[in-house]
Amino acid sequence: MSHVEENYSVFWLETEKRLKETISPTDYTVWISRIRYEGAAAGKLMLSVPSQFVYDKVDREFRSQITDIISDLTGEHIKVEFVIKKISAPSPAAPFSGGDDEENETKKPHAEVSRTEKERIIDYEASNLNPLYRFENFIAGENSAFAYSAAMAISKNPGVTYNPCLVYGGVGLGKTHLLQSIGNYILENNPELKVVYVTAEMFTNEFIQSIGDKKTQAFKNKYRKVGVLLIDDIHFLQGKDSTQEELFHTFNDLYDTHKQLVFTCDRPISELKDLTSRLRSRFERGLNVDLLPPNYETRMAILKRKSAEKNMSIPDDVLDFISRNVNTNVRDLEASLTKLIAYSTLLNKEITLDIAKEQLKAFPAHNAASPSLSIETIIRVVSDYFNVSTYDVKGKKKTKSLIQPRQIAMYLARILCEYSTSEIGSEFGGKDHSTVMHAYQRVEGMIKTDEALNQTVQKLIREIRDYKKN
Ligand SMILES: Nc1ncnc2c1ncn2[C@@H]1O[C@H](COP(=O)(O)OP(=O)(O)OP(=O)(O)O)[C@@H](O)[C@H]1O
Repeated sequence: MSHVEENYSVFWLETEKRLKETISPTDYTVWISRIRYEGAAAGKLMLSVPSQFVYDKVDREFRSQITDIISDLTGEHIKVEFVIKKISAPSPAAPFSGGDDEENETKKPHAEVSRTEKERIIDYEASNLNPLYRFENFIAGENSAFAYSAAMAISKNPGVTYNPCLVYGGVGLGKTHLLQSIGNYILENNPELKVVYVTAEMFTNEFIQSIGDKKTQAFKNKYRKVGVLLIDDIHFLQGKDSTQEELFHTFNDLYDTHKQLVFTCDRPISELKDLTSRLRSRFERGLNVDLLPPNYETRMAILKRKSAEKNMSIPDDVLDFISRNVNTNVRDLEASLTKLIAYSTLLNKEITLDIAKEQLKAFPAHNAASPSLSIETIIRVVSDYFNVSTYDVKGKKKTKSLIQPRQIAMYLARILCEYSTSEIGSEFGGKDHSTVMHAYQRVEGMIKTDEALNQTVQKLIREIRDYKKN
């Protein structure tokens, strides 16, 4: 690559980042993340998209934004050119590192299957899948082990094991990544199955369009004839009665014929509003699994892997700093890393702890992590929820009605704030390290077996995060 090309690839990285900050996460995932940097010549940036379908959308809606950003960054007027490049599936022999040994074993035989490169060209256009979302690059920690295993089981036996399946969790925790990994796995291992991925928003828009065009039958045929239907962000359907009605019938048709259905949602179904009870009961019928925020160890593992994927060697103290301070979600972790890498590449500087502290100072997720989320907030939200006083939650009374809220509050302080157990103890009326540890272990153990308690804890996490925003 020439010097100019190297600079443009960095500018493209920065352009992606700015787009990510201005457009919706769905638009970013579905359209922008599928664009690849191809090269550059003076005044010209060459990008590729995987299909005509993506080309049309990107050309229509994002070209001028991309041109403006890249021109702004380079200080010259840059012409942006797109080429359509069908993506071939990555080699099935690609190393697996999702943290599941059994999967390592089961993937090996695929490496021996002799399929030509041409045969492995998969029509991603029809499926709407982004081939980059794969089990191989999903890091499964304690927070996502259950969802990951369920997704893997579904992929190996679509329509058989867990049908339907709903994956729910807060923003940026990997719902889309996991959902699309299922699709990509099935596409590559069961090419005879027609896989379709859509966001609930795309499904709704397409349905509305089909009414306007008097093509509802074609719409029904399209969705009722798939082998695997993956619908992302079903919370979008709240209040959209006709789309819910249509999905209800699609669901029944597919379910009755043992076609796999997987959905994602940003909260448990029980917390959705304006959803017809019959659709609600369909979603709740199968397996519902949650994705939780990653803990410190998983955040470190994710950062290590993501920096290795970007061929960057980042000192452990910097990764530790990010992991401790960005505890919101994986998207924010990635964004922190991208910012540091862009800074270091553009200015040709080593990434040090001081640089990380300086650069991430103004980063919203960084600020949201510890200083603005106080233990006091957690105690207040938990007290309100259980209808007890904050004084009693912090206090020493051993009544049954107070022990559980107190232990839950300590548990939440530990997972959400990154304070040491001694610091947490002192906020709870001077309790010691071992009391906090005991509370943490107790709640952690109980939520694994008591689903109702688990739901309560998840609800409290959402309320605490929302409390911060207000
Ligand atoms: N466990 C993980 N391992 C590796 N990457 C992850 C993991 N979880 C999330 N990511 C990455 O974080 C980013 C955000 O993930 P994703 O879009 O799947 O989140 P989401 O839960 O669907 O968010 P939203 O609710 O906002 O749509 C993506 O780039 C994804 O690849």
